[in-house]
Amino acid sequence: MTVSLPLLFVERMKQLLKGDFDRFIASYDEPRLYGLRVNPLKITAGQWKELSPIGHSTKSVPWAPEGFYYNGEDRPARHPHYHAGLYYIQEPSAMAPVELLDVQPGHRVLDLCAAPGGKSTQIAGKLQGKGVLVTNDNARERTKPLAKNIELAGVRNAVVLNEEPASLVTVFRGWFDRILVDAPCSGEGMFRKDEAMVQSWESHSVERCSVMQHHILRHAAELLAPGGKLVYSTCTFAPEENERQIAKFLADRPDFEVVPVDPNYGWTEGRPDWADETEPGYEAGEWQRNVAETQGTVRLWPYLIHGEGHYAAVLRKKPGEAAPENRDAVAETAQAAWDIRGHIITENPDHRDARFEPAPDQRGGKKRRDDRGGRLNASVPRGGAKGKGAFKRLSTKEEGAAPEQLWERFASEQLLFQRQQEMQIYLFGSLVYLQPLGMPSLDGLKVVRSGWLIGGVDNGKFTPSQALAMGLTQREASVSLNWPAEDPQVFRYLRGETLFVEPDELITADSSVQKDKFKGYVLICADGYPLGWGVYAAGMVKNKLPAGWRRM
Ligand SMILES: C[S@@+](CC[C@H](N)C(=O)[O-])C[C@H]1O[C@@H](n2cnc3c(N)ncnc32)[C@H](O)[C@@H]1O
Repeated sequence: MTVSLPLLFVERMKQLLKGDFDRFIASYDEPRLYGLRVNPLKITAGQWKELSPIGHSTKSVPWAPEGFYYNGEDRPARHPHYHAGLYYIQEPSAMAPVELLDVQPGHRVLDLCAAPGGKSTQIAGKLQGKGVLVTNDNARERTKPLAKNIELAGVRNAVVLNEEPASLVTVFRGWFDRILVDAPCSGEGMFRKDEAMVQSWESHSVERCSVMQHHILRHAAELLAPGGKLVYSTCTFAPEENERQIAKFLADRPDFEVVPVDPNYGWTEGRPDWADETEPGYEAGEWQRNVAETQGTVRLWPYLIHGEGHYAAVLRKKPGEAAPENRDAVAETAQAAWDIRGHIITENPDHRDARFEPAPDQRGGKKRRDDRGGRLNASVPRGGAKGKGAFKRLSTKEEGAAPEQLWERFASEQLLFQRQQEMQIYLFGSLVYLQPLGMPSLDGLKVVRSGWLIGGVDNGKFTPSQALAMGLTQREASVSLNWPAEDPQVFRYLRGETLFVEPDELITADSSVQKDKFKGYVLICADGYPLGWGVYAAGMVKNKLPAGWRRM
């Protein structure tokens, strides 16, 4: 066997699986599987298969319409399409929980344990830019890749938080239509994929994880609206973290029920018989009733499917009393803020900020901070159109102009911006966000991203962000450059190099732009999909791709 498994784990699985144990253990000698999920915010699965050099050699993941198996030697994470956010690398069985969550465009969705964001980007694809995704993780360092993956995927309607579930209850009680609890777990399903999980199995003991999961679920229940659905998932086989956890939850929360899942695709039903010993503190008959419900949950086994292993339970909060917070009132309050303050919501000093990965300021090499310690991860606008149709240079500085005016001017002059839903401008220090309308105040929470970070204002200048570039389509930029994904210019751009181009290569959405005189922002694209910003002048493109986004 290539993986050396913990003895205790092997003994326990032998007892549980009995006749199936040999097949289970033999699956550890099979090669690991590789999966990616196409990002429907940017491209359809069919279009991607046509476009990608590896599209023809992939096979569909049966339970995920955008999921594909690929050959390990293909290394899609190194291809420019990855840097354009066309797909996310994800283990195939990890694609199942979001498929079970039944997310519809317009829903309010919480991904409570979200980093590094695989399932959050999948949820965002289901929302199609409509509704709200609140994506949260309590580990601060893990929210950096989380925010980056949300931005890379071009998600416009997400808020990224760094909170304990209990803290979310004060702001979001009963607010969400859908909640995913992809719980921290002992990771037994990851042993074949990642040998480090074998080492950390002891420290992430099953008992320790099951206590954490119990607390997380308890608070998640408070956050869900009546009639809403919650999917609980783990990538482990231990019944204490799966059926037993769900039985305990049902006993504590009689207002919840299991929505049985059809065990298709080689998935199997939950195993109530592995959790039927009555938990101390619970009445035996009641325990048995709740345990029986867990038959409607599902297990994904590596010896029965092409995937590493997962567990998922779909839970519904029974429709009952209205959520404590009136949904219409929230929308009306937000609409009032939009109308009265010209669509502006400004920062509240109580709002705690945990944002921003370090990024070099690209003007003169100095690090620039917003007034609360955040750093602007973006570049500086120098040119643009004046009014619709004309394309003259913007004055580089407008002393006294409000950030929202500078943004709106940038948008009207440099973008042909398609709103997918009403958004409100949210200002935090020098940073400008677009936030889905109807969000409650985030005051008192640790906020990593208050919405779609579109840029920043410093010294009278609006600077578009990398997140803005990634959330646009090529057609939404007034001026762009585009090469086939395998063109050397694309690789130069991704390495952070300056590019030299002919004025004729500029692609303009506005016929009045004089290419030989143009100076200003261009959206750099590969195969028509944005990679980031450049600033063009006289045949030279200054590279504005932030350091953390470059391909090494
Ligand atoms: C299995 S991972 C999530 C993977 C993620 N859903 C994805 O698909 O990329 C579990 C996550 O839970 C987070 N976590 C652990 N305890 C937590 C808590 N009390 N509240 C919120 N998140 C927590 C961990 O930091 C970890 O990132």
